Amino acid sequence: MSDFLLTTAKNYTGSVIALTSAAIFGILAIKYNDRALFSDRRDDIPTIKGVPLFGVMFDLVSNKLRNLEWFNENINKLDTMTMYGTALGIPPMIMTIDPKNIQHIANDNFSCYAKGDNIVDAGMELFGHGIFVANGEQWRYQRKAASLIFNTVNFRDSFTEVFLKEINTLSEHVFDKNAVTGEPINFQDAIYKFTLESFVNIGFGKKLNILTSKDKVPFAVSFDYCQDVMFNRLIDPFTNLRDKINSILHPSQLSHKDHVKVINELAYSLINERREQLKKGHEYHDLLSRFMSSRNEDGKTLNDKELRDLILNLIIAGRDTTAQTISWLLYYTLKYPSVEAKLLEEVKLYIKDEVENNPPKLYETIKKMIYFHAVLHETLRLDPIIGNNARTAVRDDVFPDGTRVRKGDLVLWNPYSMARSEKIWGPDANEFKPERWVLASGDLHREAPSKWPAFHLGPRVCLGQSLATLEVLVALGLLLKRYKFSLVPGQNITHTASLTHPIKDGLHVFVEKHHS
Ligand code: HEM
Repeated sequence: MSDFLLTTAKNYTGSVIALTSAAIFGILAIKYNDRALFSDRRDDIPTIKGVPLFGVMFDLVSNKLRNLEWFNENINKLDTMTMYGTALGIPPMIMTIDPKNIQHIANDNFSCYAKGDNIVDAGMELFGHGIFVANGEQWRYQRKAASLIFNTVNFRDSFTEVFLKEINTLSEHVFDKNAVTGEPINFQDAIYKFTLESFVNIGFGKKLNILTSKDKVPFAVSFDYCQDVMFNRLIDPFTNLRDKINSILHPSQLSHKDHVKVINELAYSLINERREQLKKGHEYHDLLSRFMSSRNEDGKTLNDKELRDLILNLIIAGRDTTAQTISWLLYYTLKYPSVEAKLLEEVKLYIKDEVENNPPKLYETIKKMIYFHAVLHETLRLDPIIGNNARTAVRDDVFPDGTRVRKGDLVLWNPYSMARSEKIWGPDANEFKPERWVLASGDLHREAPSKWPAFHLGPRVCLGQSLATLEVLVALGLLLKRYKFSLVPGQNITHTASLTHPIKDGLHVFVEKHHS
């Protein structure tokens, strides 16, 4: 065949392929004109309209840093409590703020809603098969082993003592010094160190001694990095590609793999050290020892990888959540002078000098501080640390509000948006009002957790709720007793997008010592 005929035939074939592809693309774009490819239209649920074939994917990616607001804006725009949306690359999403549905997902029909592959895959390097992402028997044995440590005697005696000791170190090495120099301090950063140091101490019997160091510890830097990668993967399908390109363009920077290595080194060193000490006959009653003597879903003792996964999941649970809560609580206290005045009054009334340095007394006293609990609950209402949460439906189901859920759907609920809903909290939903948590009798109002899921509910309710509450109240109770904090003027306090809910640029405060 001559060259001319060959070229003509090739061009012809090329044109046919191009035209056919364009026609297929066109037909698909017409069929899926408002949603992601191969997803179903749901005329029975208010729907966030997307673009042809991609659905709301670009919307999600471009709103990645304001994903809580994106959810809230859409639920308001559609004037609904449950909505639907599709995005290429993730399962169809059913999004709700209806407490009835949340009760159903988290508790009443618990077995129908699991941690899905999207969460497990996104967090594989960091969470492994740990409690946060595990399902079924793998979750059950970890929950049982971890829950053994959260008993009253531990709380009253050892946990309170650790918090007290570490707050004393923080006072002496950080706040006292800043009170003298008058220099402002990033309170959130200081408190991250406090919660990490305390939790590693409580859980694993180890002191990291980070409260006295000025820099961020490499472990915490790597931890933040990996959490960020996980969060991005959940929303943005280009995360892995960007990570690869980044490691080629900036070979000197630590890659995701390097960060995982830093984290693993700490976890494995804790495990190895403990195995050595146990061989020497030392006895421990902390989390690590409990895990070492517990059995996995196959009835075997845990290997190093299983121990590593459990340890890291608990450090994640214990560090950021509590540090961010303490920081938001201080922020609201300083923002509203009337709240600060009432809180101080309660602190002075209850945390007397003889209580301050006596852990069992401090533990008992803290429990009586109703207004403090109210401020904590209100802080976690408006700034829930897990602002967006999700499960995957393992079979077809129907929500109490009538919404049909299909096997494989991603089911999301958003405590951040719930807090701002007048349908749930009434006309003052957006206001910071600790009083809504205090009954006329003066007791604390216990809200249904489906309306206030700050610590979740049902079989997977937060294991550390009491521990976190104790830690927040001990830390801030003592700090407010000792110091007068004030906000550095001009800072813009807002959150940033993350797996949890940090204050974006930290909380910068001036510190003065109270003169009693
Ligand atoms: C104020 C601080 C805290 C808040 C707001 C908080 C909130 C939550 C929430 C919302 C969940 C449910 C997550 C999900 O749906 O998967 C959860 C789970 C969990 N939390 Fe917390 N948490 C806090 C502190 C702690 C602490 C200090 C610990 C200490 C060990 C802890 C341990 C856990 C564990 C182990 C789970 C997983 C439970 C399971 O899946 O069975 N949390 N937490």
